[in-house]
Amino acid sequence: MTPAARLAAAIELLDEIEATHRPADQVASFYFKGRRYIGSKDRRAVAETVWRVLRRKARIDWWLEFLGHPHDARARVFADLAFEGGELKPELFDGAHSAPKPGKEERRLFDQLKGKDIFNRDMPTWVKGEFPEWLTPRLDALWGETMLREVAAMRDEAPLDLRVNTLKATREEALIALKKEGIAAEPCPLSPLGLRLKSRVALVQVQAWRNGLIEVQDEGSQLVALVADARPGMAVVDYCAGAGGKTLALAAAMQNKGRLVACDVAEWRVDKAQERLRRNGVHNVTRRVISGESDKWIKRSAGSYDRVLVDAPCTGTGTWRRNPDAKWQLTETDLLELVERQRAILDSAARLTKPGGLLVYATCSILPEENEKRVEAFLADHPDYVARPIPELWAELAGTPCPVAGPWLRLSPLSHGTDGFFAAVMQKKAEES
Ligand SMILES: C[S@@+](CC[C@H](N)C(=O)[O-])C[C@H]1O[C@@H](n2cnc3c(N)ncnc32)[C@H](O)[C@@H]1O
Repeated sequence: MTPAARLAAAIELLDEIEATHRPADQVASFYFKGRRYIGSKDRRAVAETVWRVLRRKARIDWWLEFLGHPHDARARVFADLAFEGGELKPELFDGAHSAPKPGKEERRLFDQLKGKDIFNRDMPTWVKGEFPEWLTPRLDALWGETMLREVAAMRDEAPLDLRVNTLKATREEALIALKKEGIAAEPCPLSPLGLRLKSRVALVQVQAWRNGLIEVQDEGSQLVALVADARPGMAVVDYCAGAGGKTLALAAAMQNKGRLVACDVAEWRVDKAQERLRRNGVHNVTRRVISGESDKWIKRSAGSYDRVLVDAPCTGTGTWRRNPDAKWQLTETDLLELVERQRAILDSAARLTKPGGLLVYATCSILPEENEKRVEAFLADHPDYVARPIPELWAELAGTPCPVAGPWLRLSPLSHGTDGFFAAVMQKKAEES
């Protein structure tokens, strides 16, 4: 691709992302699939520009507003280039329909921004922190003085974390297999099964991934699966299993022994798990599509499971490093609806736990309404459950330094280098004899 074609593609892709409610990575993957002629190097270059613009969108838009310039994808890309210290070189514009030469206003915008710091002290906190304005009081209450540092860590790109599939390899063996393929990785600090890659790779081309030795999973997500404490021979439910990210980790912890049910209301998600289960050599999983909280299977299976993991649908506010666009579509109404759904889902799943068994509630959200408050309300309504504080369980489960002092697993990019995650372990009291 010529430099002009790359720039035009970045603008076009940003336009497509803006025009839909679908996640940016899905839009990008569709965009590139329809343009097979774009090679991998060009694809990377286009995506790099697009993701950099998405990560700085609020600050770029603040400047565009300040300078009285329309907020369109082309203006955002021009602003990005100016902040990056680039030049409006003639080869960036070949004069074709998709890459016209910059007009007078565009040149003026570029000259005004060139060499400027993208931060301006007059920017409100939500612009500096790149989060929706309506979340300000919530994040302020959560983090107070460290709020800007917390959200700054959520702006950066996340590393690529892998979980070693202990059904096929030890962490040492996986490290060696990756090294043989020229891939440098290092052990994650908190997850005993985690590896962090030093640079991004296309895993589909990596033999260790194709052979199921490793799976992509953020270190925080690995820790959530770990605190569920699934063991060989147990009966376990992954209640909101989706495409099986945590199911795979649970199956490995169970050494493929026992019964693991992966359920979800979305059939297409459960279907997506199949290929991953096969690649990972997992064969103790039953996939089950449920109709919702009134599904008869839940009633029939009441009190039969040693472990119930509820990885609830949530705002995803802990994953902004990966999905910098999603936050702009999130509304307060969405949050309130999700909190109500989380209540219903947790109440429903709790019926499945055996006396003495564990119920783990988790989200990839940082918001207390979806996390601590949800769990505290649940415990108040369910006197047959008690909290099992994470620090008491950690040494046996992970053997690494416990990342939290309080009862719940609350992780953030700033404090733990993981995505934002929350998990609470609760135990159903054993029946009195
Ligand atoms: C956070 S995602 C799960 C991610 C998955 N556990 C993983 O680790 O890859 C939440 C899942 O909850 C599912 N879900 C939504 N409403 C549900 C309900 N009422 N009952 C069960 N699952 C539900 C969604 O389809 C989605 O797959």
